[in-house]
Amino acid sequence: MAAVMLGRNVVLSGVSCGVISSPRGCPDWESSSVRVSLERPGVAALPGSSGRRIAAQPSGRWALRAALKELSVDNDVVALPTRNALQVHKVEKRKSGDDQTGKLSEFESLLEEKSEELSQEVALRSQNGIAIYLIGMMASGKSIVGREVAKALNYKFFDSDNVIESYEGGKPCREIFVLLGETKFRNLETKALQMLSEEKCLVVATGGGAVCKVDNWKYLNGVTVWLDVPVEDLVRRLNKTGTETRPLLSGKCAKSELSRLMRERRPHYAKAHCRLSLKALAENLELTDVGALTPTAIAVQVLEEVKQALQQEKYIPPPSGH
Ligand SMILES: Nc1ncnc2c1ncn2[C@@H]1O[C@H](COP(=O)(O)OP(=O)(O)O)[C@@H](O)[C@H]1O
Ligand SMILES: O=C(O)C1=C[C@@H](OP(=O)(O)O)[C@@H](O)[C@H](O)C1
Repeated sequence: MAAVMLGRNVVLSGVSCGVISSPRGCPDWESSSVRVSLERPGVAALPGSSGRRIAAQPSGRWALRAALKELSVDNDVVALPTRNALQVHKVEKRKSGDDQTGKLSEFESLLEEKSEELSQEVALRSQNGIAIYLIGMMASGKSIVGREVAKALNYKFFDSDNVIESYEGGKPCREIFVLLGETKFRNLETKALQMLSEEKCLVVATGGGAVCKVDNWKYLNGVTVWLDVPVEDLVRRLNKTGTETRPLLSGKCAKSELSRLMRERRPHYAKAHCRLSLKALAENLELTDVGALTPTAIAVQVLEEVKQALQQEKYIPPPSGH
C-alpha cells in the first residue's frame, strides 16, 4: 500500500473520486495520475486509456484495490472497456458542481479520446478506414459537427451541397435550386453522393433532402448518423442565420414548413444506422436545453454512436480492396 499515493479525495453523496499518482517501484504503471470514480457499488470506473491499461494489469488492480481501501470504500476494481460522454460528464459534474462551462470543456479532451477509440475499432474491421454520413434536417448541424468529427479522426470532410456547387461553377446551392429547379438539383445531389461513395476516410454532411430519394441510399457507403434536432431548435438556429440560403423555406413560415418536412422525412431519417437525438443527449447531460450542446459535445456522441454501430455490426465495412 505504501506504493500508492493518494492525491485528491472527494466524497460526495455516496460517490468517491480519488486521484492516484503512479506508484514508485511498480514498473508497469505509467507516470501520469489516474482518476478513479466509484460510479456504483462494486464498480470502480477508470476513465481514460491510462486507467484502462492500469486496470488491465494484476499489479494495477492490486494497487487500486489498496488505494480504494484507504478511501474506506470496499470496492472491486474492474476495467470498463469504454466510457461514454454521459459517464464522464456525471463524474465531472460531481467535481465541478453545476458548472456548465466545466462540463463542456471536458468534451474537448473527450473528442480526442473517442476518436482514438473509434480509430481502433475501425482498424480491427477495415484496413481502408470508413465513411461517416451525417443526415438530418437543414440546420441540424451536419456541417459544423461533421467538420469536428472529420478533424478529430483526421478524415476528409465534404458537404454534398458544396460538391453540387462545384459542378455549377461555384454558384450557391440556393441559386442552383432556383435556376434549375428541384428535380435537376436532386440529380446533381445524386451525382455528388455517387462520387463521394467511392471514398473512404471521410465524413459527409448530406443535404437535408438527400435521403428522401430511395436510390441515394446505395451511395451512402458507410455508417449513417441521423442528427435528430427538435423543430423548435432548428427554427431558433435559422432565426439567427436567416433563411435566405434555404430555398425550401422561401416565402413560407419556417416553423410550419420545417414541421411538415420533418413529418414527411422522419421515416427516411429513421433508416440511419444511428439516431442521435439532441433532446435526449441534452437531457442525459442535464444541460438546460438543446441550445447548450456545443458542436464538440455532439461530435463526441457521433463518434460513440459510430463505434457502437461497428461493435454491434449494424454496419460491416466491406473487405479490403472493395
Ligand atoms: N450545436 C450547435 N451549437 C451552435 N450552433 C449550431 C450548432 N449546430 C448548428 N449550429 C448553427 O446552425 C447553423 C446550421 O448549421 P449547419 O452545420 O450548417 O447545419 P446543416 O449542415 O445541417 O444544414 C449554423 O449557423 C451553425 O453554426
Ligand atoms: O432540406 C433540403 O431539402 C435541403 C437542404 C439543404 O442542405 P442542408 O441540409 O445542408 O441545409 C440543401 O441541400 C438544399 O437547400 C435542400
